[in-house]
Amino acid sequence: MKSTNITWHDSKVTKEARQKQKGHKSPVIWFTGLSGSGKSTLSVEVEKALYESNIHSYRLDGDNVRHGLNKNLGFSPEDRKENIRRIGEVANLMSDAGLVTLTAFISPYREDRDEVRELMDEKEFIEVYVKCSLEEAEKRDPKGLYKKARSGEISGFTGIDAPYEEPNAPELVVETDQQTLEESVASVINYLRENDYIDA
Ligand SMILES: Nc1ncnc2c1ncn2[C@@H]1O[C@H](COP(=O)(O)OS(=O)(=O)O)[C@@H](OP(=O)(O)O)[C@H]1O
Ligand SMILES: Nc1ncnc2c1ncn2[C@@H]1O[C@H](COP(=O)(O)OP(=O)(O)O)[C@@H](O)[C@H]1O
Repeated sequence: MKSTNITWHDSKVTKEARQKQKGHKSPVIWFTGLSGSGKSTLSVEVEKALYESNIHSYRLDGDNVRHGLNKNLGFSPEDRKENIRRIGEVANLMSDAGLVTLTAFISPYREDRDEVRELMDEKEFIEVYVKCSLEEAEKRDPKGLYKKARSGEISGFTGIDAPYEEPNAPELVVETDQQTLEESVASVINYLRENDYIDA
């Protein structure tokens, strides 16, 4: 921590008051999984479904955030750690502001994800493991990146020559190589309903 002589100022409007005003809770839904597992596709559809139910939500996506806030970061383990730390802080602010916040980052290291969990209020961090075999993700290869990684054009690619650490106890697992997109979306929305984050 480099900053010193700083003081926290409380707001008169609490997170609970914001949630009450909006009529729903404001968890962070943290999608994690391999490139090509379906994080972006799924989070876009969940965001749309929430919007159509008048639930205020916002999505933070790896590729998008790396165009702006995190454009000075690459894919070394240190940079990925800093990427996830910043996103965790931003997601926590959005959650505090009363938004259902969806994040779609590979977030390959368990320790980095757990640090974000620690930032949040209990029950406000929903880790969703977007589970998909490497074989299927590589077959999909939506951006042609696995091909580049296999040919050596990209190094340090998750799943090929960089690690992905599966969550030990995620709140939810969606198996996108076993389910349709519609089924995966429904399982996220049902989780939110069954656990009283949004109205049934
Ligand atoms: N070396 C390497 N490894 C993994 N991914 C790579 C790499 N280089 C570029 N890309 C592209 O960057 C997207 C992943 O960014 P993230 O911010 O989600 O990564 S991380 O959480 O910091 O690991 C990832 O997006 P998704 O495919 O949507 O996961 C890729 O498009
Ligand atoms: N159940 C599913 N959930 C999400 N995506 C799926 C599913 N089944 C197939 N797909 C396809 O898999 C690909 C996932 O790509 P993308 O969402 O960019 O992954 P990621 O963001 O994890 O890199 C898309 O082409 C999507 O249509």
